[in-house]
Amino acid sequence: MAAEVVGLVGRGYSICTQSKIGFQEVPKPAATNKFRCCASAQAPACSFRDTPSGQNEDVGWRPVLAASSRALRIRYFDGSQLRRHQLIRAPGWASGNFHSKSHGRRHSNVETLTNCETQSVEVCSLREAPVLSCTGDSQEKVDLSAGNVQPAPEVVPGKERLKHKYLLSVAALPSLAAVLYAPLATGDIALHLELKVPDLGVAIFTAAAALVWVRLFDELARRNVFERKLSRKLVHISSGLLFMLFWPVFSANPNSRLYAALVPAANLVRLAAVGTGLIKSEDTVKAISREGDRRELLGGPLYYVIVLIAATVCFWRQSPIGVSALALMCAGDGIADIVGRRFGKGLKLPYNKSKSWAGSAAMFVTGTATALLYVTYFCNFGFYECNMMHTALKVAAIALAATIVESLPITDTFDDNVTVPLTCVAVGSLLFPA
Ligand SMILES: Nc1ccn([C@@H]2O[C@H](COP(=O)(O)OP(=O)(O)OP(=O)(O)O)[C@@H](O)[C@H]2O)c(=O)n1
Ligand SMILES: C/C(=C\CO)CCC[C@H](C)CCC[C@H](C)CCCC(C)C
Repeated sequence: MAAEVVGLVGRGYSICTQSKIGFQEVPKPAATNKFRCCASAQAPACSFRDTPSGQNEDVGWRPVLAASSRALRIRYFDGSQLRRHQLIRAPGWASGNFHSKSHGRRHSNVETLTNCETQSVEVCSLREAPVLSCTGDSQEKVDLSAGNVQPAPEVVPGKERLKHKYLLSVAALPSLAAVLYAPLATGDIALHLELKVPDLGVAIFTAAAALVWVRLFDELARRNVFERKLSRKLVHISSGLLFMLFWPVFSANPNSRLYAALVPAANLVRLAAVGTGLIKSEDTVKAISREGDRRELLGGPLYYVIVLIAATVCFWRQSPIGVSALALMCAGDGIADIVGRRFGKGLKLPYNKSKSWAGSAAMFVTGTATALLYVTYFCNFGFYECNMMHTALKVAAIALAATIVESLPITDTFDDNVTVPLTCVAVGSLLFPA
């Protein structure tokens, strides 16, 4: 099992594991960004790259040699681009040029701190303290046992804040859906019959709402409100679900679906433009990528909007199949990730150690509930008839199939944003024949 060496840094901190080094970003750094380097005696795999001050030459990754190495890598920026990585190690800490794009401050130049006897280092923002420093006074000894993870006490309040935000945002989404759903689901407000707004107008309005939504997450990402992975998942969960809420506003004209599809189509173009580098948008990349690489937008997010387009054009609001597929892809798959990461550390699936029972159970329950909510929503508008008991069973069967497929160890080859909706369509077509 990989022993974790965890260092918590202010802006841009790192997690080293025995086998790889990954990054996570601190969502909202404290005014003074402290971190403590925690080490594992078994962390020889953490490596570092020498990046001498002022030079860009890549001298390659080198292993940290000593078994007692305390390794911590800082990710830092030069301008808006991630340029170099720097490892901090002890004894003889090396510190890096640490630049926070979001705060527009460039931190001090590379320093090498020697003869530092403690295993802690503080990173302060430029305003508070211009250099990385090694402090000897307030530090506790770090236990070097393998796999030991010791978050710095200073970081705990920040973590707590994050936890609250995390829970609040997860709770906010169903609440928002419930508030919108309650009046609309009565069926009295048949917007598509009453409003008589041209479909193009509705599409433009929805596209504007989508833009506001996407920009909101860009802004939140810019301010580091959410951790990158959480931000991505919140966009993933909310976008498709909110989009479907707008469907009843379109007219009864069979072509209205094409106007509706213009909304994800516009987002497809934007994603492609940002993903290929045609348009530069660091904040969009930050809001919806896993690792901060713009090319990631050409994977999962692009498939996601393609599925939105396909479900809109092929199924629209006339069938529970497309609705279920989107509910499972957005809510089900999204919640599986959030719950799985949070509560799924212990009980992994026997056939896929990177997924958990907690994640899959959450996907099944949330996916079924969300799909049913939306099916009822469209039923109440009179888009199709449904016997709720039968429909509930069929939707649960679709959700079960999608959950099983999502849990399979095929994620490296096939994206969940493709496999989950395809499974829903396959099973749904059997259960809800035209
Ligand atoms: N049934 C599931 C699904 C997901 N997870 C957790 O969620 C993480 C992400 O899963 P997944 O969405 O499959 O990963 P990616 O494909 O990397 O992420 P994305 O969907 O954002 O592309 C997993 O590592 C696991 O911790 C889980 O525990 N159980
Ligand atoms: C991060 C995503 C998937 C990774 O699994 C989702 C990317 C979503 C797109 C950036 C934005 C899609 C917007 C929708 C087409 C419309 C939303 C409409 C609404 C009114 C908010």
